Amino acid sequence: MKITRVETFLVAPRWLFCRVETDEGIVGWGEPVVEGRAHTVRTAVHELAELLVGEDPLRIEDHWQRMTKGAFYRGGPVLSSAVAGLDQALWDIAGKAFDAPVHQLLGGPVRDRVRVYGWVGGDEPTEIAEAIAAQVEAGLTAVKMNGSGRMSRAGTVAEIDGVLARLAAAREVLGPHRDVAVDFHGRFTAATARRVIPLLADAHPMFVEEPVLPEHTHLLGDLVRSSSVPIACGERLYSRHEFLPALQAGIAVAQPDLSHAGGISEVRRIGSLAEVYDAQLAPHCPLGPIALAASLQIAFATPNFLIQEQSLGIHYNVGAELLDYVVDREMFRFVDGHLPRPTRPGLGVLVDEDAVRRADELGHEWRSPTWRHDDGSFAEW
Ligand SMILES: O=C(O)[C@H](O)[C@@H](O)[C@@H](O)[C@H](O)CO
Repeated sequence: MKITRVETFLVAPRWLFCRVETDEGIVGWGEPVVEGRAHTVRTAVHELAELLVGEDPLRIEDHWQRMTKGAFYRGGPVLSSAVAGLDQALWDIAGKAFDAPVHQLLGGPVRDRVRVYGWVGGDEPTEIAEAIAAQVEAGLTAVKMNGSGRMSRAGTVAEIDGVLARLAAAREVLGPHRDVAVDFHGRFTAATARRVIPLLADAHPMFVEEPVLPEHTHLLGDLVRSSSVPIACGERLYSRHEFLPALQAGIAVAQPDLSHAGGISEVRRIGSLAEVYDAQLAPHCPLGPIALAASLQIAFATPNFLIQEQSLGIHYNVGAELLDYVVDREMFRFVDGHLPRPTRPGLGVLVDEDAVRRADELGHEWRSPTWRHDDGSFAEW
């Protein structure tokens, strides 16, 4: 079998899909994207496609090696995400060629269903009780929310009280049998994180995510030691090498994104590395259906898996939703807060190709917002 063509599709709300075609009629789909840099990643995918066209798609690891290392310079979000989407597509092709779901090729299922969480509250969370109640109504047993909106790096008493009140309100709606995770997007300093995170312990968050920025991984150890709250990070780490210091620092939850961290091939390895540090894997996925399908394949094959993020109803999905691009929506229907095991070959997702091609004609120009502090300086979003 030979790869004959690689196409990309820029689709709303902010995603990029790729389609890898072979001379035997088998087609693989992937989702190579960095949110806000989709056009840049698209260019990278087409540059990498030069390495793939004419080659046997089943030599996945060899392609991964060439794509990540072949141009001498390596790593970073753009290249790692371009590789990630192509890697997903190659695994999709392999599964279809061997008539097996990808998790079967990875050693077979280690669980029967996968627990998922949904987002509540958006960028500037205020009233979250109603949104949580709606997610519970939709059958979810766990939610994630931003701990705060825009806030000062040092955190005023009012801002910190706001975080505590929001989490307490969430816990009240969820009760003791459901979970809440709190995301901080590295909005405050490590010193503020050391003050704030121990205060969250009483509400028992499932984990606190990105309490500091990814460039401050070296400060995570102090943070881990400063409280009993499980610390999570990883959506902005792109390889097992970048996860190593975070794991050594003692994070409880590793969150590689299947569309950023080198795809199925690398996230599989990050999961194994996390196991060495007794950390659990919670793949990041505020993205589309192909990224979620790839995440599920990992979730079903990974013993130290914790929970899966998914984007249905997320505040970013304006103008299009995950289900708009799939033929079989049942694959993503929650039952008691879980998703069932996909049994179709490959990634298991049936992409609605006509819908994807139509969406690409419109494209999108999604960009991250720019926030500023009161004095006009740049603020982390
Ligand atoms: O955990 C999450 O889903 C993320 O923090 C998510 O909100 C961001 O990564 C966003 O996708 C950036 O554009």
